[in-house]
Amino acid sequence: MQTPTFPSDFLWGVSTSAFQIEGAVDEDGRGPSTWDTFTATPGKIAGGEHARVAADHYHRYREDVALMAALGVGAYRLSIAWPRIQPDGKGAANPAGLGFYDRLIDELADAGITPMITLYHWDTPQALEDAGGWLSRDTAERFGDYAAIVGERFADRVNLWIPLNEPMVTSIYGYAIGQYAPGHFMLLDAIPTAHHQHLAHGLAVQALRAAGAKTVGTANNHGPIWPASDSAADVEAARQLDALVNRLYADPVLLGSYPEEYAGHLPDGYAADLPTIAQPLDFYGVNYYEPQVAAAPSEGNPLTFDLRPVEGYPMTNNDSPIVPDAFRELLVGMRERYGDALPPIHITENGCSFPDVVGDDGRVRDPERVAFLRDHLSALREAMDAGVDVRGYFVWSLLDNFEWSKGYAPRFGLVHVDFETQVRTPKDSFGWYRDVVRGHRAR
Ligand SMILES: O=C(O)[C@H](O)[C@@H](O)[C@H](O)[C@H](O)CO
Repeated sequence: MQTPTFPSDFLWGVSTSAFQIEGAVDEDGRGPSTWDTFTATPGKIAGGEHARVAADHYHRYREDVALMAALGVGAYRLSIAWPRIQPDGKGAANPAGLGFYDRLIDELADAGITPMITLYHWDTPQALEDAGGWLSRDTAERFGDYAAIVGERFADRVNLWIPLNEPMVTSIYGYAIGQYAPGHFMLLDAIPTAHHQHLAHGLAVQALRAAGAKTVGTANNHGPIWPASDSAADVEAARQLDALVNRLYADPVLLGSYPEEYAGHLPDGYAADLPTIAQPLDFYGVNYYEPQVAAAPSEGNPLTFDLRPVEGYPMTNNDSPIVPDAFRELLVGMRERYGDALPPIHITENGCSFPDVVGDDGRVRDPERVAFLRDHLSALREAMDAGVDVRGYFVWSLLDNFEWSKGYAPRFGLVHVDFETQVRTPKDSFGWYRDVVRGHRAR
């Protein structure tokens, strides 16, 4: 299958996050985060693994920037670790923490790579979590302060900004079902954490704009929700799940309203915050991995839907079904639902994991990843041909890294990392993506 073509000004990139690659968790004044606490809790992470070293990016960032230069990407989406900047989540900035990102941003500038900065990719300062975390409105206020500090320091050198990565995952996996930090099992009582993250988003957009930030967006995880059958009960269950994982995160930011299905779980007085939340954005970031299937809730299930496996598709080793056409379906569906309220889109994450190994000849053969990327780019092209305004695509991820509660087994990188020796080995997909990127940028 031919690789589709994209406009010459299309933005090609790769994505990572601080906690998943940096390591150096106790260096230069960094404070503990909820994920440091969570990984240190027995039984939370596969194999008892942790991210104290991860891909040691904190010390090897020059090498990693050189890899991105070799890839030819125009942009790099990274996250800044809040606990490096404000070890307790409040008060004066930690100069050594800002210093690291100074060096990294300069290194990227020298390589002609545009940084896209995510201010928060789940590593909440533990001191704020001890005070309630995202259940507390105060955390949103603190986040606004943090955004102002980082904006004032870097907005002159950084054009692309994202306040929060996937608030849905923090709310559902972190507070509702306890699979991620901070590990609370609150089910629908976790919904106020969604509102406080939306408020944090709005306050951060205001702080970034005040600091001179030019281009501000989001990065939300989205996927189509399919009913298990066309029965009315299954269709209703799919609608309920769509409201919980998609619309509860897009509607407030894009429409300034909440889906009525879950409005009853929002904190009192939430409506007064909607004007702050629904700040105009320059782009909407979509992280896409897979569709989901919902069925009518079984006996005793307190929720309004059962989750069902997505059958009939190849799977990654992270238990994700590979469904490129669902990517097109998602994007076309978002354009239909949000119309002119939807700014241009950046695909801020898309990728897959496989048990990649370095062969005796030093090569890492990953034909499944090449096929995955090619087929998802084709689906993306189809969505654009159908009128969806997409301006860029970022592969998750540049490097193999710490995949949260799954540890290091799911390898998402275009670059293989030996976590014993920290040796980086570009995979075949690295070469494939380089040729796609260079092929477009040469035009
Ligand atoms: O989308 C996410 O869940 C996160 O943004 C990433 O941190 C993950 O590592 C990636 O998606 C692979 O699961």
